[in-house]
Amino acid sequence: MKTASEKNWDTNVVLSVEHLTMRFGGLVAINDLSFNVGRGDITALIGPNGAGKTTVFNCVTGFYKPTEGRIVMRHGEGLQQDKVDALTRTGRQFDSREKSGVFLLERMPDFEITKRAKVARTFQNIRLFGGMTALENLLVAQHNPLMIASSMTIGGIFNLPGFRKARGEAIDFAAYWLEKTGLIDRADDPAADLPYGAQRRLEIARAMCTRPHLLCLDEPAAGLNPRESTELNDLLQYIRRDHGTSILLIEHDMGVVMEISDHIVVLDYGEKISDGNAEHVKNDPRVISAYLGVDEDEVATIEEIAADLPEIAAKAGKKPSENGKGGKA
Ligand SMILES: Nc1ncnc2c1ncn2[C@@H]1O[C@H](COP(=O)(O)OP(=O)(O)OP(=O)(O)O)[C@@H](O)[C@H]1O
Repeated sequence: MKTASEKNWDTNVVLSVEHLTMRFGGLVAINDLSFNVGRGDITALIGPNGAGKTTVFNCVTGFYKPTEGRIVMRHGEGLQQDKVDALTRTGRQFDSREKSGVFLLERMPDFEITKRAKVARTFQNIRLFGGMTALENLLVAQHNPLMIASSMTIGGIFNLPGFRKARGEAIDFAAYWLEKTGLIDRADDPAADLPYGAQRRLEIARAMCTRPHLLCLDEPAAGLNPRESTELNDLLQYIRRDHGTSILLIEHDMGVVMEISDHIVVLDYGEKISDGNAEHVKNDPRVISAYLGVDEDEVATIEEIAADLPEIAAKAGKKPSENGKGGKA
């Protein structure tokens, strides 16, 4: 049985990033990075601009092939090290014979990562199908089960009973997520006509329609007003609590990060500088130091932290200057 001091991200790991390195020519965007995402946790990946957060997401979701390192996704409990070792040895991509599948994401193409490993993502810049309705966007996300139910087209053309049933279920599931994201009244509106905050929620609903084990969100609170940020917090906590979906998010809004994250991993210049719960990270001098060196548009965030926690700035041996800058050269 787990003791109070044991951390979920050490003992019940849904995703492990192991010695990940990503180079673009001479630029080392990620350097020997390792961290875990606990099953059912909300894990935040934070760091100043250019720290390498989106690059990590792109490696996890198959958009980039890492230069080095291993990324392991687990559907079952426990580390299942024997399966991981066997896959590594034999050069295979995944072992999904049982319910407790293990997947080496760095070897898999992006569409297989969504379909088999059950990792879904949203993007920093919204990428909905603008001309399609909100409902249609959520049906596209269920393309794989619908294609199977249509026996790869023929059942769909003749509208066979198996396909009709699957289509009804897909519409019900889409309606469920439209309801949960407060968009059911806009189901028939083109996605491009929805307000910005609603489009962000629709992206999350679309990702949830793929029934992910891990949901990766790239700056979900960007551009949201305070009320929408609070609603986002509630939605993410609901997804984790009622669906058991683990969440990995990149976020600059420290209000969102500190309030909902179980676990925070901090990057700077492609390296991990801190890893722990909110209390640990807030009190880590390396984190404050890294943030005090960020760009103009990040200053408000730093000032927020510094105002809340003046003792941390003192601990870091640096005082925020008038404009919030200081620290790193
Ligand atoms: N495809 C690419 N080709 C070349 N360099 C890249 C590429 N993608 C990212 N980089 C570089 O890798 C570094 C990390 O970028 P990344 O976008 O991962 O940072 P980030 O932490 O997500 O930044 P932000 O908070 O601004 O979104 C940057 O120096 C960036 O210019």
